[in-house]
Amino acid sequence: MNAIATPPREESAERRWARFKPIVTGDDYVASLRNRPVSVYLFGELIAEPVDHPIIRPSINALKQTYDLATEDPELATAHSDLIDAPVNRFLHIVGSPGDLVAKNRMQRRMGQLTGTCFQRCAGLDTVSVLHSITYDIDAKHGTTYHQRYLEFMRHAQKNNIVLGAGMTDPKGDRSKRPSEQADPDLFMHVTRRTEQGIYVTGAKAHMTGGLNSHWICVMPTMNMGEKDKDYAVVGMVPGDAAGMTYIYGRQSCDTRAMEAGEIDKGNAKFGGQEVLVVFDDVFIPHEHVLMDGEYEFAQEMVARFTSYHRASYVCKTGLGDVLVGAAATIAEYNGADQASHIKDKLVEMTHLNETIYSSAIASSHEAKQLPSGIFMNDSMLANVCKHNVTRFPYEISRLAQDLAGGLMVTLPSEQDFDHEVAGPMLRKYLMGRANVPVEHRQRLLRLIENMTLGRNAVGYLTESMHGAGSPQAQRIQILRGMEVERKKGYAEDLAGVGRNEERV
Ligand SMILES: Cc1cc2nc3c(=O)[nH]c(=O)nc-3n(C[C@H](O)[C@H](O)[C@H](O)COP(=O)(O)OP(=O)(O)OC[C@H]3O[C@@H](n4cnc5c(N)ncnc54)[C@H](O)[C@@H]3O)c2cc1C
Repeated sequence: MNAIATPPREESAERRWARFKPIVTGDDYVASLRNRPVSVYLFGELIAEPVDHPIIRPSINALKQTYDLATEDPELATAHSDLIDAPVNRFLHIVGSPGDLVAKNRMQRRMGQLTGTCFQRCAGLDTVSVLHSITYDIDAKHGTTYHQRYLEFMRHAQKNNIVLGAGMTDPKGDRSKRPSEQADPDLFMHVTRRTEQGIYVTGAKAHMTGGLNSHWICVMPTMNMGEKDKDYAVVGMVPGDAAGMTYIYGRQSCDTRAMEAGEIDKGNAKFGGQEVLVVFDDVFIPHEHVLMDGEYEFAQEMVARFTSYHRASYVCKTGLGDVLVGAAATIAEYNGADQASHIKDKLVEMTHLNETIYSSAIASSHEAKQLPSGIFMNDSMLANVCKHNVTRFPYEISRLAQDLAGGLMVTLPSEQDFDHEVAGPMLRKYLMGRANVPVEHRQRLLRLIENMTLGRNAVGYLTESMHGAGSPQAQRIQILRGMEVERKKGYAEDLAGVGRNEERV
């Protein structure tokens, strides 16, 4: 049981921020996660200190890299904030131009190259972006003060250099029913009561990337809402250690390898992703941190704008793709097959697919348009095309990497067998590839490809690519909405000389 005292349930906004101190380095970030009064369950046990848990730590290392990159390459990973008139980590920057979005995409690709996994800070950044315009637009219609609250929150967030997690996806229960129609009202997050100081929410947020590694979580609606769903149309900022929160850690394929001795079989011993189910039981949000409460007609627009940013953020997978192209080329070299023309051609195909993802993201950022609040937003069509590519191409890139790796990728004996006095010498004799390449190098490359295509980091490279920011059909719906087929029929009719069908238009 965690011995650190939980803050009072109805803690004020001021006291919530007073518990933070500015984070500068990656080490500061890791230190900031220690000794928090959080309830975390993993393998049926309450974890005393998540930071030191071997399954959890690689995910913290990956997020830490967002701080390290800002120190090592400030041009790429920081930006000037007009809000606090100081440089800030780009993962907290309010985008001021299309160039900011392009720079963000470049940083995301670099982060993918450095970690080979999901580094968990993009959804929070995209939340920062969408809230700028949504709070502004709600205020314009309803005379509320959400935008000022948002700006005040962001001043603190930037000064303290916090991690913001995005809690959008509700468990959703019966997919054919609306929030207010569910058998259990808690299957979508909702406001349970309102007091003079703030609101209370109950529900859960599913699949939360880096949820446990975040200092604050933004809870927000996951879909369009009707008038009956008013209490479900809620946006609020909650510190990760607020009273009433429970984290239940998601399993990843081969995650228990992180608890084994040795590091080779882990494939990527240092970095991993993280998803958690976060349960909110009567959690308090002071008014200062409430950014939507009942304005249900903005829920759909909020989700749509969020996805315009977030679906282009899946450009991060091109960094992972770079690692996999490199791993496939290296293993082919170790195997002595690298000069074969089909091997080169497969590497070309992998690169083509990877760069196709990159080009749609970068184009979406270049084509960003300014919204009334002043912030720029990615081109929605191109962002959806980017994410739709991501639901497919990493699978094909993985297939080709497995093709080049050979069967040993899944039949390779354990690191312990390599260390054994009898089995070890046999393995080193029979599992040699090119004579000048140590067998251990071959082992390590094969384990890395296994890790990214079947193991822990396949969660970030494959299934997150499929469902994160919405399953494939969600992009097809947006593409359908934006494809302007009637206008295109007109082009065809003009050129074919059949005249415009005015009735249809
Ligand atoms: C690794 C990973 C990380 C993630 N990180 C985050 C995060 O940080 N924050 C966050 O908020 N979310 C996160 N998500 C959640 C992600 O946005 C959802 O997984 C996605 O929206 C799909 O929802 P679902 O998983 O509930 O699947 P479902 O909604 O159950 O979808 C499964 C299938 O059913 C179809 N379907 C669903 N509903 C209907 C319907 N009404 N009619 C017809 N077909 C339907 C879908 O198209 C899909 O094919 C993450 C997901 C993953 C896998």
